[in-house]
Amino acid sequence: MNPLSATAVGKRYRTRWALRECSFAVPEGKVVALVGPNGAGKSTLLRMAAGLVRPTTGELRTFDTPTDGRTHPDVSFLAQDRPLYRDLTVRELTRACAAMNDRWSADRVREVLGLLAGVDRDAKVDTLSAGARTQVAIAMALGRLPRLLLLDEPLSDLDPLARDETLRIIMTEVADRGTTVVVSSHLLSDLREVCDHLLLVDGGRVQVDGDIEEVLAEHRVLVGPVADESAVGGTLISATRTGRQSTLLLRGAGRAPEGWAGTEPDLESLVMGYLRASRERRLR
Ligand SMILES: Nc1ncnc2c1ncn2[C@@H]1O[C@H](COP(=O)(O)OP(=O)(O)OP(=O)(O)O)[C@@H](O)[C@H]1O
Repeated sequence: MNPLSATAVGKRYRTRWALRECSFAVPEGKVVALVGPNGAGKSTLLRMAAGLVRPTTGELRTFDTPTDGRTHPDVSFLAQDRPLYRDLTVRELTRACAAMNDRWSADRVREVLGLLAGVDRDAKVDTLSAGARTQVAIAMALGRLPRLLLLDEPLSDLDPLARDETLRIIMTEVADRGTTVVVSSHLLSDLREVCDHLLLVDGGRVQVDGDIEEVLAEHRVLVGPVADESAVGGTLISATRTGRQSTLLLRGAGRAPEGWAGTEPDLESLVMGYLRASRERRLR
């Protein structure tokens, strides 16, 4: 059973489609990097998965149940605006969350908060730094003992140390409990450390969906002479040409032809290649 799957999902706000014809299935126990440029539809997708927004077309299922405007009991969602009761102390907030959730593990919250250096449990949420608030929100999300954790930009307001701390907590959660995680972020180098599956959305559509190692192995970056691209095989995703040199991102290219140097892309150059191609299509 897939923790999250989408069949031809679309979401329209007034006259504008935020997402169209999105189909994918998130494998169980994986950490999924949800990436795409600003306005690609990442938050919309996560909010739909959390049951906060209904699809306009198609169907989104969590643990084989249509989301249908309700949060599945096995799903925890950390929204981009980190909604928390700001007048409460962290300790009081923990008690309030315990009272609001049928399934709750105070031990798990204590354990996670104990791993976070910057969080004083007697401080009011309002007085915490944005980064510490994010970490508290993650601890609360884990208190529900989710089987699917949806994180919208969890790393954006964290300093490098806090990012590292938070990524470790996510990795431990996956290793200890087998939780499936979908995490949206623009910080591709951080994502590479923890994610094993890539979901790339752009222009409201899913552009890439697959195991990161397999996706990277399917692609090649070829660098060679602008004058002779005819010998290059595979599907061209994007190209940058400077003077006499071409840098091509290709899918299924095979061996580099004579005069060309071929390497496997890293996650950052792969995502950049797809986003560049998509932007050029839109500008045409
Ligand atoms: N409540 C809303 N009403 C109208 N339009 C919306 C609403 N929420 C999102 N949109 C539009 O839907 C599109 C997708 O937005 P969304 O926030 O899902 O993108 P995103 O990929 O999360 O962007 P970012 O990386 O900037 O957070 C954008 O064009 C946005 O303006």
